[in-house]
Amino acid sequence: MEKILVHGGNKLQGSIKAHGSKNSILPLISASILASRNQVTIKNVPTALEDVSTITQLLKTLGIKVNTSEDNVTIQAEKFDSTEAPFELVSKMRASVTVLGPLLARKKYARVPLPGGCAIGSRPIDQHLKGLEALGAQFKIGHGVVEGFVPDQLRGTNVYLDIPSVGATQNILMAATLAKGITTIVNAACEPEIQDLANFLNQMGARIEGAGTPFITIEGVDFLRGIDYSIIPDRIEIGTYMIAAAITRGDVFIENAKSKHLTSLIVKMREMGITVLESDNGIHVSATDELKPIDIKTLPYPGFPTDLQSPMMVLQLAANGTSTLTETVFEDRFMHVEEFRRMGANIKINGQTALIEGGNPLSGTQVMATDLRAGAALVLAGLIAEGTTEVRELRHIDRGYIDLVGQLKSLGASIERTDIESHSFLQKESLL
Ligand SMILES: CC(=O)N[C@H]1[C@@H](OP(=O)(O)OP(=O)(O)OC[C@H]2O[C@@H](n3ccc(=O)[nH]c3=O)[C@H](O)[C@@H]2O)O[C@H](CO)[C@@H](O)[C@@H]1O
Ligand SMILES: C=C(OP(=O)(O)O)C(=O)O
Repeated sequence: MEKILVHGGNKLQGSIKAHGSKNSILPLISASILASRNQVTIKNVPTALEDVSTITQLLKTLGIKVNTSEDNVTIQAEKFDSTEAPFELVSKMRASVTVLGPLLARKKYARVPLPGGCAIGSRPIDQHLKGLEALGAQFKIGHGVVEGFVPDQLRGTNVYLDIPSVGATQNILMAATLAKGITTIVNAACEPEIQDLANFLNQMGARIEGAGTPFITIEGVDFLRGIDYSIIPDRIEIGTYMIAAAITRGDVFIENAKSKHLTSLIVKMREMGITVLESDNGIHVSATDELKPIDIKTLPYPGFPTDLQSPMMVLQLAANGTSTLTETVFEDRFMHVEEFRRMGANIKINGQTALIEGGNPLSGTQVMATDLRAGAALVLAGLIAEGTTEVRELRHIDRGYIDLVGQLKSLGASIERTDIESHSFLQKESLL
C-alpha cells in the first residue's frame, strides 16, 4: 500500500502533455466488440491507467484478442465466444456496463453484473435498459446480474432519455449501429466523449448524425469493420492541472489540451481573475493576483463537469471570500468535504450546495481519497497547505491519472509517492 506526501508552498511552472481521455477510451474499447471484420487500432491511449487495464482484461475474458503496447491498443473481435462479463472486473468500474449494448448487437445475448465505479451516488442503469428494450432487447435482473436477450433482432426506434446519461447514450448508440432501421436518441448526452465515440463508429462504417447535440440519429448497418483511430485528450485530467497551476499562482502550459472541451472551466477561471490563454496546441494558465470567489453549478455538458467539482472546490478555497458549489449530477458527491475539513477548510453543506469560505490557510494532515477526482483534489489541496499532506487510498487516483506525482513534480511540486510503512507522517510533523 502506498501514499502520496505533498509538501505545500511551491508554485507550479513549466509544461506537461495531456494524455488520451479515460472516459473516451473505455467505451471505444467496448465499441470495438462491434467490429466483425478487420482489427481495431486505437492510438493515444492512456494504457497505464487501471481502468484501461480493467476493460482490456474484460474483453480478453470474452475471448477477444487485445494487445497493448506503449499508447496503442489493438483489438481483434472478428470471432469470440463468451458473452459473460465477470463480476471481479465489472465491479471495479462503471464503464464496464458499456459492453452490454455491443454484446447484444453482436451476439444477441449478454450477462453483465451491475457495474461499480466511484461511490458518488446510487447510479442506476434504468435508462440504459429502457433504451435497449425499446430496440428489442429483453432483460432479467437478479442476484446483482443483468441478463439480456434479443429474441428476434434489434430494430431502430425513438428513444427518449429521462436524463441525458452519458453511459446510456453510449450503450444505445452502439447497439443501434447494427439495428435494422433508424434509431433516434432524444435528450442524448452531448459530452465530447459521445462525439468521439460517434466519430469512431462512423469511421468503422456506422451512420450516425447529430452526436454532440441532444438529438442523435443512427441508421443501422449490416456490419462494422476495424479501423485506426486516435482518441481525444482527457479534459478532466487537463482541468485538474489547470486548477493546480492556478491555486499555486503558477504558470503552466498543457500541451495537446483542447480548449473547446473546457469552455465552462475556462470562463469560470477567467471570472476569478486567472489568465487562461487558448491556442491550437494547448492551454496556458497563469495566476498572480488574489482570486475572486465564484458560484458554480455542475451540469451535463456543456455545463460545468461534475468530475471537476472536487478540484474546483480547492480553487474556491484558494479564493478570497465566499463561493458556492452546487452538485446537480450526482446526489452524493461531497465525500471529500470531510477530508478538506480535516485540513482546516471552512465548508458548510446545505443540501446539494457547498458554501466555501476561501482565503484561510489549509494545514497538511492525513487524508483519504474517497473517489477518483476527490483523490486528485486532496493532492491539489496539499500543494497549497502549510506543512505536509499525506493522501491515502491511491487506488482511486490510479484509475484515472497517469503518474500524477511525476507530472506535478516535473512542474516543481514537492511531492513523492512512497510505501505506507515508510516514515510516519505524525513523527515527521511532530504533531503528537
Ligand atoms: C466512465 C465515464 O464516462 N464516467 C462518466 C460518466 O458516468 P456515467 O455514464 O455513469 O454518468 P451518467 O451520465 O449516466 O449519470 C448522470 C446521472 O444520471 C443518473 N442515471 C444514469 C443512468 C441511468 O440509467 N439512470 C440514472 O438515473 C446517474 O445516477 C447520475 O445521477 O458521466 C458522468 C457524468 O458526466 C461522469 O461523472 C463520469 O466520469
Ligand atoms: C466518476 C468517474 O468515473 P466512473 O464513472 O468510472 O466512476 C470519473 O472519471 O470521475
